[in-house]
Amino acid sequence: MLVATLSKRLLRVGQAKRCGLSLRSFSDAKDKDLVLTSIDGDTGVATITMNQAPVNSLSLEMCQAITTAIKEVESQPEIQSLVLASSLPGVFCAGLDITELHKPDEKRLTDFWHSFQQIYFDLYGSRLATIAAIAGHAPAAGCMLALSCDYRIMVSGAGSKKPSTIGLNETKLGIVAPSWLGYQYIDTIGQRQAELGLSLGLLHQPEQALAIGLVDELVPREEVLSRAQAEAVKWGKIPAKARLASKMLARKARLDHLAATRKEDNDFFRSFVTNETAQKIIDGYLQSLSKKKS
Ligand SMILES: CCCCCCCCCC/C=C/CC(=O)SCCNC(=O)CCNC(=O)[C@H](O)C(C)(C)COP(=O)(O)OP(=O)(O)OC[C@H]1O[C@@H](n2cnc3c(N)ncnc32)[C@H](O)[C@@H]1OP(=O)(O)O
Repeated sequence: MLVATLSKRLLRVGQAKRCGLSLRSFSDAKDKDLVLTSIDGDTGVATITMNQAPVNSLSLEMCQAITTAIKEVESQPEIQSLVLASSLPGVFCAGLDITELHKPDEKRLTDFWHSFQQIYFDLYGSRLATIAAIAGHAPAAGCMLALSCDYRIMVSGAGSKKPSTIGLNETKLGIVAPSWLGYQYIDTIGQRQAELGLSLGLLHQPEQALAIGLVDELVPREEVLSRAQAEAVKWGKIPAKARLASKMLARKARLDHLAATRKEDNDFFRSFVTNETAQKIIDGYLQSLSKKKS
């Protein structure tokens, strides 16, 4: 049902094949699926919708599901553009699943960080034009998903009592964003704004995010997805090789650097998270999240 609301003419597998599109999992997805993938048969735009209630937090399985979905879409040579969206009202993605960091099993923690790095490779380095449809909160690694796209459309905060926010808030929690995420921030909003944002752990309301260039457009909530899909059509019409080469001008060195230091980055993350002080911070943060509710 959910998928049917995503776009006017979504294809099932058989229909897609007749149109030369052979994506396997879209539209047949059950609501339990962590991500839903669909293709608009009229425009050829793919939409990957994160669907992990309550907040689309990035668990190991969620990271893997996102990567699988991106790879499935990329394997269709006819598809040039992709929208990344959320099925949850009010939340794009709450960032890393903090429970993955709490009293972790070392093997799973290693796999978890590897899968998070993999999203960076797959989304930031995608051959597709990627548009983020940010109709809700996007803190920390949620912001990273948006930063990894080529264009960001966010829900406007105008008239909202509790506007959505976006940014890298790690320092506020007493933890530190990985350097490759920090550089994505610097590359997008510039050194000064990134220094302020990272140091103070700022979460920006939409109008502020637009002012500093963290997002590219604000639209009313009900228009976020359709506007993102329309933007994806525009990007999909740019000659693909030239578009990808231009994207890589800005991103290749960053991607190559993480590829070369991937294991070190994972080792560092693991020793950081398993440290006693970090575990106290993570424990306290988890408690504060559930207290907020009660
Ligand atoms: C000193 C050294 C330290 C070293 C540590 C090293 C670590 C390195 C890693 C660095 C990288 C970090 C990147 C990250 O992404 S960290 C995660 C940051 N994310 C957040 O801070 C977001 C937290 N969530 C929220 O602010 C809100 O949930 C929301 C997104 C604004 C939505 O608010 P809403 O009111 O709709 O929802 P609730 O807050 O009521 O949440 C509903 C339930 O979901 C649970 N929840 C929320 N966020 C997370 C999460 N990120 N991980 C796991 N679970 C989450 C929340 O507890 C509620 O659960 P409950 O229903 O069971 O109570």
